[in-house]
Amino acid sequence: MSSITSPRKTIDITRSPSEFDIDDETGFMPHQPLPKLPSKYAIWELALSNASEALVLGTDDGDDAMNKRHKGEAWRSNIKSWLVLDVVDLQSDKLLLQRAHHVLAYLLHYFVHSIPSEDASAVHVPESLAVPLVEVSRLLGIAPVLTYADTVLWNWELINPAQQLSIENMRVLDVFSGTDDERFFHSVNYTVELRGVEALHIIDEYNRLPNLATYIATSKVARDLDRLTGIIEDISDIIQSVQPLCDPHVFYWEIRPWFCGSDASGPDATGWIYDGVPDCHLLDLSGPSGGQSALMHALDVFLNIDFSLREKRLPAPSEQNKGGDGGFMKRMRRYMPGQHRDYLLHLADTPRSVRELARNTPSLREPYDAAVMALKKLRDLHMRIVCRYIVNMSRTKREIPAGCPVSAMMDRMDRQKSQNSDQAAVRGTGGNEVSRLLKATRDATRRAMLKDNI
Ligand code: HEM
Repeated sequence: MSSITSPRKTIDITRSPSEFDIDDETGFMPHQPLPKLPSKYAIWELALSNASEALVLGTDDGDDAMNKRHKGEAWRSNIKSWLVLDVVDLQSDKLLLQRAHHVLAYLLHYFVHSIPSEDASAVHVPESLAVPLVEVSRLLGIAPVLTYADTVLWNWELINPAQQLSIENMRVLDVFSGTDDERFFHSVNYTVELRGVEALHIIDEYNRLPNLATYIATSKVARDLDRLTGIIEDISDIIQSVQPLCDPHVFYWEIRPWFCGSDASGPDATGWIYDGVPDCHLLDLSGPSGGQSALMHALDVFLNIDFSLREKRLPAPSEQNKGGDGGFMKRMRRYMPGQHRDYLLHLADTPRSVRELARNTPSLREPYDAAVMALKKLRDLHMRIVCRYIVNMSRTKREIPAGCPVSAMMDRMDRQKSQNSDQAAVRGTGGNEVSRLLKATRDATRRAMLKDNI
């Protein structure tokens, strides 16, 4: 009997997904919308509810935005004047800590990105935001910045609280741009998360099979791999559905700038300074990314995708993707809630890799390869979307109302900017080069297929 089929080699089944804050029905999302913060923290909640009305992007110099700038000034001054609140009243309740992270991280990005660009010397985040955000993040084991958890996992409410949770009965809570495009963008992500819950069950059931060496077990694994392929294909369709309702131009110019983190312009950019936080240059301050979805990581771990090219697999890496993903996926885990990160470590610890099982069991090779191929196709599709929403849009310019007195000057500046950006790499979360990264993750996925590796 090969070691992979040994009955003793099971994951520690005493640890169920619920121990890692994974819900049976909603997966990595909480079972219910998060509660509002207690009255002691009402100023945080109030500032968030006023933010979208008061604030515009600091890079926006259209007439409407210029007329609103004084409101933004007042909103930011108010935050600077706050006392630094301690978070002791929150620390025993995880849902309140999550809500506090969501509120403070949104306030942080509103604060930083509404500063008029001509004033943008070093960005100082006031103590009243920085200190509690860092403390709450420490308690949750998550980065002290806007993350995928804030924009997706914790960013929804029920339309009718008396009815059950379903996609139709959910809506997005907070959007920076006030556009339906942004709402739709986040709702696509939480639809992916909910569709993925079945995959988490498949993974859990696989790890609980008492003995993989039986015909019954092998048949179940084959069926479940087929189901997994169907789930990954559905996730691709959901990602694809972003296209008609989230306009690429709106996404690139009105939504995405709010998400940028401290290092969005590349590793040499001046980072944000968190006042009152010692050694703040050591904090993880890239913005949110789909790369922080623990669901997507769980699929990768289960199927044994090797992003760091530790294993010798074929086809051999091209010159361009020799460096693998440059540690991106590993880094993105630091932006997940700590318990979800622990779950991924726990999964990776299993001594019964499904890839090894399929390698040693001819009837499982095709179903395994089909699941990997579906994930590779998902990444192909995702790359096309990124190309449409980011790479192509980086060559466009923000529209300026016709007849605006400064439009001629802006046109000139934009022309210069786009000439420069033709030469510069398009950057994503953490200032990484987007195209190179996505090709590396797509090719690493393809390399897991057994058909070329037996
Ligand atoms: C308009 C839609 C989307 C755009 C423009 C977009 C953009 C990007 C970009 C630029 C990256 C590169 C890394 C980074 O900068 O963060 C990325 C990575 C990633 N995105 Fe998306 N994304 C979109 C939708 C989604 C959706 C719906 C998911 C599903 C959860 C997703 C999952 C991922 C994952 C897992 C990565 C890490 C790289 C990889 O696994 O290949 N994205 N995305």
